[in-house]
Amino acid sequence: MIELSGKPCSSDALKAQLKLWQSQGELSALDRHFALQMAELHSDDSPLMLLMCVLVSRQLSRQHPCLDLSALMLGNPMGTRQAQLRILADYPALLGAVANLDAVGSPDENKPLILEGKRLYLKRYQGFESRVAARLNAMAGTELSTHAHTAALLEALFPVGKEAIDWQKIAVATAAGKQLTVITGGPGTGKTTTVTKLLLLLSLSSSLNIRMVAPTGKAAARLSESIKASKQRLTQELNSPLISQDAIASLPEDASTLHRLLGFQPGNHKFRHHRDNPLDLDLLLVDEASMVDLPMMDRLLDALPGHARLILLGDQDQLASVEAGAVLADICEGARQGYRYSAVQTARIEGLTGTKLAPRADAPGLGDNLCRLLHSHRFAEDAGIGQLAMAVNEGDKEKVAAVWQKNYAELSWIPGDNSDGLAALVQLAKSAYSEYLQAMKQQAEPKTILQKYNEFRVLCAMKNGEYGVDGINRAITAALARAGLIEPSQEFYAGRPVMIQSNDYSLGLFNGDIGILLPVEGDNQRLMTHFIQSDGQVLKVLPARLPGHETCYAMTVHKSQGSEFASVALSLPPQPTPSQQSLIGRELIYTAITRAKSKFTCLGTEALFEAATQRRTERASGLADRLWHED
Ligand SMILES: Nc1ncnc2c1ncn2[C@@H]1O[C@H](COP(=O)(O)OP(=O)(O)OP(=O)(O)O)[C@@H](O)[C@H]1O
Repeated sequence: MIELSGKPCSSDALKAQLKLWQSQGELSALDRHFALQMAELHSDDSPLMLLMCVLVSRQLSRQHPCLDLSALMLGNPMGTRQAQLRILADYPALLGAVANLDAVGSPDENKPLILEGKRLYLKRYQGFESRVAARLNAMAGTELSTHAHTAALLEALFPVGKEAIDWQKIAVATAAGKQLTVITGGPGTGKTTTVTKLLLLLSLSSSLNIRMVAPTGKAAARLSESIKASKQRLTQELNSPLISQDAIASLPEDASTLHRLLGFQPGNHKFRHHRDNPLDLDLLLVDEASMVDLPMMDRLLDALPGHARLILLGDQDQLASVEAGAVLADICEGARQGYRYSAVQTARIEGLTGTKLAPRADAPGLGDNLCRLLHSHRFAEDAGIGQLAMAVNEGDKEKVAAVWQKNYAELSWIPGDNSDGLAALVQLAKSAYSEYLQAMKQQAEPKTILQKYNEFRVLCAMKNGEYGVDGINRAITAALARAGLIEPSQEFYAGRPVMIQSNDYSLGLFNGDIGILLPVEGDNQRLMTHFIQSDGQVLKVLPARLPGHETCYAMTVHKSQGSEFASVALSLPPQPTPSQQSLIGRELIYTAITRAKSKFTCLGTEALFEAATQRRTERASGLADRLWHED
């Protein structure tokens, strides 16, 4: 059934070819060894067995929880530059042959590989996906009773708005009676404002143990800040006898990381909370839900007590999680074209808000639980960053080009066709970072220095190479040294920003936390690394005690999720390799643009920018089907 270079493929020939592909960088050592081990374990080293194992493992390293056999290129299933390998069968025959492999079983069998419909999974991942789907479906269908005065409270929470349809109000009305609510929207669309009002409405009807989390420490700190700001605004804006100032004040504002909530035990990589020791809470709010991967969502749902409400907040258009799955995007998949409320739900919304919506679904899937906020209150409708983000998100290249042509002051383009572009980016970074370094020289407060540093960031599409994090960090370090702003002759020097790369629970430092090495007051020779924590306090850590870390003048777009900067400069490589190019898609560009509050600069080529906006990252996953099409 498998042919290699025009001849029937033997096991030995395929093993030799896998080795060759590994040496050529077409295949990782992990994928090859996984296949060889599985073959040995099942005493089956047939070419089909080896190939399926290699492909499923490679899918996982590319963040796809499964392999969709119907989408496999039979003429070049490995997708190598030269199509040496071919599957000589049509899709139904392939499906039958895969189902017959000893290592492959159906979901209720105890086999390492599971074939479910057209999808081949590692058993673990099929388990994650089916459990997540089952729990979300069950929660989605669970109605909860609402406060007798919900309509009046909604009226008080949303004094007549300017918008024809107030989607924030509809979101709160929708969520009021549901165990599961998903609120998505781009930056500044009012997700936090909406959820604060929702929490207020719910806590007015019963006393709830509310917990708030985000996937990273940085995102948790931002959530905390946003909720605080939102509470403050409500205190000033709301003026109704139905809502007391005390009720607003008593809303929680502390947020933690998901790992911390679940009680991650670093020693044994287990979590303290699970089905047999569930979390003690009545309502869980998860912000930046697009960053939550499939295994984590499974753990979270497993630890959630049966009665608890779950609210997921996020931006479905952002980059998906660093690990397998695209849970939020899959949850939102069925409502990409707009809301999908059933007749029951539109009637309920009308009863609570007076807004009449046309029902759009007979079998709504998760439609009745989804709320999408579209109007950005942060970016003026006609401002450049918002326009560019929207055009990129729509994948509309004419619109993207038109936005650039309008020459908005907020948007700058540095042509990346020659080395002048890179030099211009480094120059921009040098002048932006000189602000915090000057403040350090003037012995400003550490908090002020950190705030100034956080005004600007270079974001890179990738980690390696001249245009990646490593190269740009080196170039900026050299430029700042030449300008006399830093003295990087030693590893630890005053002014060096660092990003933490692993969690250290004893120090309270988490993967992605960013700090700066600063001289200790009164002793210029001693350095401490300063971090701003979620409560606004500054944490000081001896440089020698830092867990794994790297310099952070530039960081990847992936790592920037959950953060915002006044000004962002994005670096795209001028000549990406095909595999690099496949990683630079619409979500990456959109995420980078939406990290910027008032200025976005892009170093790149128009061809790459355009190609990237055309490419939507699809993750092979059965979750959307399970949530939207299955019973
Ligand atoms: N309905 C509204 N009318 C006017 N301003 C609003 C409205 N909703 C939110 N805002 C303002 O828009 C800004 C962003 O709101 P909010 O923080 O709730 O959005 P968000 O979607 O959570 O943003 P982020 O993407 O930063 O998390 C805030 O300054 C808020 O006051």
